[in-house]
Amino acid sequence: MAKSDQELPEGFRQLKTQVAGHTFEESNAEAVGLLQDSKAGCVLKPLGKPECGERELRFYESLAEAGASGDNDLLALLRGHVPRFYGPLKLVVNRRERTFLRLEDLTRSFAKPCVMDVKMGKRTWDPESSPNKRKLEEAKYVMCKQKLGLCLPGFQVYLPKEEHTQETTILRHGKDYGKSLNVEGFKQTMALFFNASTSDSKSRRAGCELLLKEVLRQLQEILAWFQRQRLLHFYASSLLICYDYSRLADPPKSKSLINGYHQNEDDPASWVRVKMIDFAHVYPAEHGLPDENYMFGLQSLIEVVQSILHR
Ligand SMILES: Nc1ncnc2c1ncn2[C@@H]1O[C@H](COP(=O)(O)OP(=O)(O)OP(=O)(O)O)[C@@H](O)[C@H]1O
Ligand SMILES: O=P(O)(O)O[C@@H]1[C@H](O)[C@H](O)[C@@H](OP(=O)(O)O)[C@H](OP(=O)(O)O)[C@H]1O
Repeated sequence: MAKSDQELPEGFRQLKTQVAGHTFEESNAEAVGLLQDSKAGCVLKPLGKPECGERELRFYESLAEAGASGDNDLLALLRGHVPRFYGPLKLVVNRRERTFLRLEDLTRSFAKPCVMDVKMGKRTWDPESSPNKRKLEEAKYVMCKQKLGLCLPGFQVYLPKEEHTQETTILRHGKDYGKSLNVEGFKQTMALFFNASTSDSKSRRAGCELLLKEVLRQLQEILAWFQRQRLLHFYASSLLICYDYSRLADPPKSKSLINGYHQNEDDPASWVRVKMIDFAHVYPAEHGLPDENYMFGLQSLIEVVQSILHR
């Protein structure tokens, strides 16, 4: 079955900006990727393997409960760092009913969405992993994962076609590219993703600086949450970094109406979003300890972004 021949329910389409994770496959109707409901501004993530899917659903439901009851400040605060959750939804895809998580689309309203999935931590296997799964995980992305506590399963970025032009080209790379990177290659790829070397015009340079500062601000907020919390450990979880390329060279001045809300377009948070995703392997913190594994990766990501800003 060609990728374009998937039988999808009306009103839904494959998420074009999906850069990593489980996807639709040509020869396997069972393999399902993320869908997009662009009218509602949300994406639909299929529940993964039974234990992973249920864990992720429970995670989002526990955040929703914490938000509603106000009983747990830390969980309520975490909601600000993950996509909004609109509940589960059953849909028939390729003639099979499946459960999806309805999540805020982090690329909604972006004209030229740049998206990078960064998987966090040196350790990407959870406490219940078999020795075989552990071995498989330890053999992947070795060059950056062990040094930086980061790896790069995929990204897409808009780049200017030539210097001094409005025309763009899109570059996409998946996990094979990520697995080939060493630390230097990872840093160069991050600079490329932020259009740090292609920002020739004055306004694009200013836009790039704004972008890097906003990414750092959001990363620091996530780090501040991790420094306080002793509740959860996140294995094989990612940060999704998204920005709208069209705003790099063209920072707007006015307020606009997006999904019924007035949004101040001068606020870089309207075109730069850094959120935690993929909670298939979230576990209660062992011995009430902080999540050093995630924080190590987050600190090195902050250092990499800082080095791009200050070079
Ligand atoms: N809320 C979201 N908004 C926009 N895009 C998203 C969102 N959540 C996920 N994506 C896209 O889907 C991709 C895969 O997401 P995710 O990591 O949650 O899936 P997965 O199949 O569980 O991945 P893995 O195989 O690593 O376990 C991300 O890299 C991103 O491109
Ligand atoms: O980075 P790669 O090489 O794509 O490896 C995948 C990655 O580790 C995913 O996190 C994992 O899904 P889970 O998080 O759901 O375990 C998947 O397992 P799977 O192939 O068993 O689904 C692996 O294949």
